[in-house]
Amino acid sequence: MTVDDHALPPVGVTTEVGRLRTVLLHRPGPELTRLTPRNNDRLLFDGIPWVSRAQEEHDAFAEALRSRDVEVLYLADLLEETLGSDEARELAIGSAMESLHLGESLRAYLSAMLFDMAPDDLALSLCAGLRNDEVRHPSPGLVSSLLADDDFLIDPLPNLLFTRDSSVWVRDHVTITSLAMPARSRETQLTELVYRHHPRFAAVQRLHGWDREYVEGGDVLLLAPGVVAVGVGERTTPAGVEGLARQLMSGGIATTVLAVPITQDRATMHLDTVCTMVDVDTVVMYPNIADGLRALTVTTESPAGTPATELELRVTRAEPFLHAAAAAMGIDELKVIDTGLDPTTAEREQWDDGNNTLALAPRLAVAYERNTQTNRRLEEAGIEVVRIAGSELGSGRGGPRCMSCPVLRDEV
Ligand SMILES: NC(=O)NCCC[C@H](N)C(=O)O
Repeated sequence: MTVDDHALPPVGVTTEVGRLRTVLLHRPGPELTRLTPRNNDRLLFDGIPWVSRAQEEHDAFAEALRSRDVEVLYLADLLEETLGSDEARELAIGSAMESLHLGESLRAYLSAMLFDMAPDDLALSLCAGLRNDEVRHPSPGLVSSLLADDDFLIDPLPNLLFTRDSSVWVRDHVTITSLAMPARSRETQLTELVYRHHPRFAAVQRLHGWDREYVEGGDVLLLAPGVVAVGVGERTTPAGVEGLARQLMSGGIATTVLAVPITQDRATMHLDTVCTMVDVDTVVMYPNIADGLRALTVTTESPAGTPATELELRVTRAEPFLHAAAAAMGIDELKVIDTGLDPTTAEREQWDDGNNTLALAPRLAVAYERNTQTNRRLEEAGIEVVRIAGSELGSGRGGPRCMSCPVLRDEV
């Protein structure tokens, strides 16, 4: 198939706050019904969500975006369309079948079974997983006889909901991230498949990849055109930030990368759990860490176009994040909205993703309604807050920013 690049919808993101035009979401589906009290920790959920209510909350989130002229793409639709291609289907099945739990006979049987599925059913099995008792093997072999009925042959992916983490657009390139937790590592095989094989993205250049050093999208903040902050902690590793910095600079996509160490902790798993942008020069930040956050500034003198592995990187000593960020952005000051909350309230609302806002435009952001005090402070600071319900969605520990991957934003 030849693709006329000019006919493809535009893509590209240079900042966190340019008017949002197109966003990639994942409506929570049957993969959430797989969560039980026995597996929720391993699958990175802090509770067992009420699935239909989570879907209602998510539909309201999507509607809040659409009503503000944002085009909403759904990952499941893109995946299903992608799986119409035999090449994509083979790759998808091949990577899902790599699990060492399967053994040769079961792997061969399952591969054939998946290959015969219609694209929608295959997409469903890849996202919601497949249990041993859901496979009607005419003569079960050794492995399926020994596994329990409710053992997964393909693990479910309940964290697909958090599309922020599995790909990041930087200018007109898409970064395929590499997710650190075993429960999520297969997600980026699917996003890579979509970006590689879906006609909508045929002209897009990809960076990084699911099998490279760990980098998660929730750690990546586009502070200003060419200036990218990357959290380093529980998920993104030091090698991950170096790898990403090299590719961004080699491609001339960024000139400065700030590596921002964050506490290796569930509550602060990504940089965007403690800091998000709500205006071109303003962030909302978890007050308990605002003063302590530091950054190393990474630049290069090597010209763009130098192969990523050959770039000479220059790295400063760690300094306060707000200073380093303002300097890199070329502004006098990166303002922090002081939520002014007492440490206990701040801790409670941070846990419930109060700092995880999604900017729809400068000074217009989506936030969970439950964080009443943080939202009130945002409004007092002049930020218009679009409130959404998240009592069920939040059980996966992610807010509006985590649940959205901007594909197109206006420049500011
Ligand atoms: N950017 C984000 O902070 N994403 C939230 C991810 C939550 C998910 N349950 C996880 O632990 O990876």
